[in-house]
Amino acid sequence: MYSVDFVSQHRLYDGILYFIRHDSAATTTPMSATVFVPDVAEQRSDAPFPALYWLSGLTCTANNFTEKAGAYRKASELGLIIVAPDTSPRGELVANDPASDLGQGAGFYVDALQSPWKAHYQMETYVTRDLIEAIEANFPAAPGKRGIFGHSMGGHGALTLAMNHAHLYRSVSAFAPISSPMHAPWGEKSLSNYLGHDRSAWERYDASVLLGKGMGKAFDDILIDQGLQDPFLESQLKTELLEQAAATAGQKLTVRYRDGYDHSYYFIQSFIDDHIAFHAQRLK
Ligand SMILES: N[C@@H](CCC(=O)N[C@@H](CSC=O)C(=O)NCC(=O)O)C(=O)O
Repeated sequence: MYSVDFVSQHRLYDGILYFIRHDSAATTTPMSATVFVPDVAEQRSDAPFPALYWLSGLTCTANNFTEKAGAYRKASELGLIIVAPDTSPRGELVANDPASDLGQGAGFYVDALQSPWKAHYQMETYVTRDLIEAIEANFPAAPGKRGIFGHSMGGHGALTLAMNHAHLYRSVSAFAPISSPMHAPWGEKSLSNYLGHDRSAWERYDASVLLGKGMGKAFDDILIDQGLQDPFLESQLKTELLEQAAATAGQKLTVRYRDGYDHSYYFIQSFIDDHIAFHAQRLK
């Protein structure tokens, strides 16, 4: 059973925000995360509550979402636990790169196949196995009532992990996701380093490929918010590729383009309540 170290805790919005660290067999490093638990879930530990997993973007730790997204008032109101893990393994012995789109802070939620990355960069297995085990062993989180969402690199992670592990998650949404890492400079750089140059190995980490193959069918709808003044929209995110793939597969995908909004957490905090409500409806 996974134990967690409780680093600190803070009371907010009729709940507790825990900063935790726990060992991961996948990354073979300690991993950090935050967990918000509304009082209603603590009080009803006989009836475990839904948990929503947030995956952050490039350069982030768990703290960006925790401090900037403004998610916890709504989570408390709707009785949802929210878990925000780090974006990569970290440490002096963990491979790194000076660029912001590779290495520590840029794990891309894949299981790396290539050295030097494969020793610790096993983020798919970390998020879908070790993190879930640690949370469900130590918090009143219900197995079978999990949702996943994320931003940018984390939006790509949420979509691909949900579709590749549809038995684990009941709901999925994303803010400004990288729609097709195979057609984005960020994705091409990270996937070639983590997985190698055989692009066929990249397909299982490409949300548009998975959606086009009908792998989103477990989800009645997938919600995407995308800012129209996002500087990465045309070069990296390419939301239209997700829309084309969904149309091909007959998958319901709700994409909301937001005029004037950029790629930042100001955009995320503007629509986070909608995403939490979208998940709560499907997890209750
Ligand atoms: N400087 C980087 C991009 C940095 C950036 O915008 N990071 C985003 C996620 S981008 C996609 O994954 C982010 O969430 N930053 C943290 C924050 O608190 O705003 C570059 O230009 O490559």
